[in-house]
Amino acid sequence: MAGSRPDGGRGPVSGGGIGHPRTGRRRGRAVSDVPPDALRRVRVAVEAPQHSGLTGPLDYLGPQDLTPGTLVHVTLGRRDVMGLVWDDLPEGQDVPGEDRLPESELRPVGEALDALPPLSDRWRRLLDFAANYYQRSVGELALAVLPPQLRELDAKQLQARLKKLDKADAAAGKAAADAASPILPERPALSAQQQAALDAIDALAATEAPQPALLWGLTGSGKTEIYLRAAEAALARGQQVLVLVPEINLTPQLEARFAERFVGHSIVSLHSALTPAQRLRHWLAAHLGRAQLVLGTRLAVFASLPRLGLIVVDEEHDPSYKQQDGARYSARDLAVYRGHLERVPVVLGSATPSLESWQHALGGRYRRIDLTERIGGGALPRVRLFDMNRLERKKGVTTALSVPLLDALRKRLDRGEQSLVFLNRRGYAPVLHCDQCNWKSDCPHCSAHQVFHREDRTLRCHHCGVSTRVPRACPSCGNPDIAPLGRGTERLEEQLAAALPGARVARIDADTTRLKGSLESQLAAVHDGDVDILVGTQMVAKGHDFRRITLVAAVNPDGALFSSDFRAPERLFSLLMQAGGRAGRDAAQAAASEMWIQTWYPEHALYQSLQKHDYEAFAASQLAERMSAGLPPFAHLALVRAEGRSVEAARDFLTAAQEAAQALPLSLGLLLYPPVPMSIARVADVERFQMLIEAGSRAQLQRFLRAWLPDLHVLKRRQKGLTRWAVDVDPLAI
Ligand SMILES: Nc1ncnc2c1ncn2[C@@H]1O[C@H](COP(=O)(O)OP(=O)(O)OP(=O)(O)O)[C@@H](O)[C@H]1O
Ligand SMILES: [Zn+2]
Repeated sequence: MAGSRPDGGRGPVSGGGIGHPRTGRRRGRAVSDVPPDALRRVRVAVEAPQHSGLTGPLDYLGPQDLTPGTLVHVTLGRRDVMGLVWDDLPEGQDVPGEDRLPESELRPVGEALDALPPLSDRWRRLLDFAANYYQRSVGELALAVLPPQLRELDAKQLQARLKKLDKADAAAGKAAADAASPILPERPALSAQQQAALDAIDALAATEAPQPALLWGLTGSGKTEIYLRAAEAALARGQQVLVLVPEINLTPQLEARFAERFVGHSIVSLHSALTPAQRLRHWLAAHLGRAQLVLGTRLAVFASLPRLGLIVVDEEHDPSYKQQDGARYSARDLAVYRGHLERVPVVLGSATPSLESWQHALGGRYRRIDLTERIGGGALPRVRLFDMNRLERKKGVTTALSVPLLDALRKRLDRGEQSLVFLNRRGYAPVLHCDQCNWKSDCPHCSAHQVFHREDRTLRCHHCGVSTRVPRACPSCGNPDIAPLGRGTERLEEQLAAALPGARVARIDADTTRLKGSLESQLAAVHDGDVDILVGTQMVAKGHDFRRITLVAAVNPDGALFSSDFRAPERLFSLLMQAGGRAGRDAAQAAASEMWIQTWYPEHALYQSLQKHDYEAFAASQLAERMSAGLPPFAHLALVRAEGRSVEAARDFLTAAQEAAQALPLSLGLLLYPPVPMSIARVADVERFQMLIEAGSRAQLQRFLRAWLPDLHVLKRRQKGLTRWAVDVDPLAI
């Protein structure tokens, strides 16, 4: 791994000039206690942000017996930072392009937190891979994925934490309960298909180097039951299980299902909504091998699990698995790599797999396991494509609530069944408009409209967050009749309540669930039957096991059909399949359940495949398009994004970057697209540009990026007004 210095030079690398060795300011083992001849050169991965241009671990002096994977305090420049002892370079090998400082000039490491067992060799290989692949410094990534509290502790505080944890565990009598491993007997008998799926996973687990499995199962086909059984088998082997879910709000219910099944086992969750103290506690439980099951969002893919035996990635196609800032890693892809490293099975579950995974399954790299029947034999909802062209055209906005849809909703009301009305846009209306002077509620800081929120009478920008009061009259011409254009969930809720008096209408979206615990209580109301019609965004379309919904209506899904983002159709298809999957989950009602799609393009191939629940046909047509357009999974992409205080700063940086790229022999055979503004070009007064790079192979792209990135660090310093730049390998949206 090449590294250049924080100041961009290519000279010797160390944590800085010679400083005074730390004296026993902290009470752990300090280097000053060690006789000088017992010291040796150690490499330490330190927390340095990518813009410092630092990619590899730095050299320090440390005790002979300092094991890789140990946390140590070190000095970087003038700061005291946490570092992680990394592996020595193989004998005789140097960091490419670097002369290493002589030992006499190295700084000693500070206190080691050696009460903590070192992070394993395999964990470090995962981090090496991830840092390399996503073009970040290994220190930045390794420290960023540890619990924030851990980075702040000194050795003494850590020891206190560990002792507290021991006590708590002893008090809970966990050790004893674990030994007994009482798995509740009341598991449902598996269907024949589920049994076959489980057998296939068991067979993979028994191989030397298990192939990743793609569990392709309809909504409601009992995928979660497979995860539970496969986890049970791993626990019986004495191993730990890692289960990834795409969104925090899906963790409570999954946790509940695991807790119910694995009574007496130790289950922890890892996600960003935990308090720092909880996060440290859960992380330690995993790292110390005490937690048997770890459930979490994307960051949990980096959990330290000494006895890892199985990785499950639920809804593997979900975009939330991709981190959208800092190191832009894909937790799904890293899970697959981790499975390969640790030689454990990885189960990727989805009703609508990502086209990348699907293509791997077609090509035989992944083992495909199918669940083609819903539990209880229920049918999938009948998909009705309602042609909006049939409606009489009236002046103004067409209503989302067509008469036939209202009839369908009324029918459910009369039968005491529930409906879900799905609209992926929150707020009352996406824009306010004056039809006299054509004023629109544009955000002053972004190239986007401010959304009208009626409840608190604000105009809010969903990009920069700025919020202003709704003006009484048009700010530009004084016309008092400014009107909302289009609709969001808030307006839909209001219109539904007006059109269906007596119906209990509820709404769930990011606005109604801001308070902690509110999502849970709102979902409980739906489960308890206190709601007749649920209005919601994608938040309610995913994962939930609603039992009484028989109608799911998507009132305005067309937007994504003509998006410039090549993944938009894939996302729309899976969202609609998942939303539809919320209906008829109770086999007794399945026959009467329906998915209602209001569209101006009923003949569109996407809707035609959806109507037949034909993911395979949809995937085949998309893959054919991707192949002919040279897009993933048939090509490999990286994006360089630049943000500047002016259009010129962002654009000129990328133009210079492109010239530097063209000068590199490694760019031969790559496609370097010219810089273009991002689809929302300005956010919070920052101008954003991007440049796309396309390669035929991953290896080729990786080699090129490694050679090119040092140039970008140099250009960044030359470009006035450039605030940030970042590279995104395998970007989700372009
Ligand atoms: N073998 C079985 N016998 C009886 N009920 C089962 C069985 N397997 C699963 N179930 C139940 O069927 C319902 C649907 O299963 P599950 O939630 O696992 O499906 P899924 O494929 O994960 O669904 P989705 O992808 O839509 O979230 C659940 O209520 C679950 O408890
Ligand atoms: Zn804004």
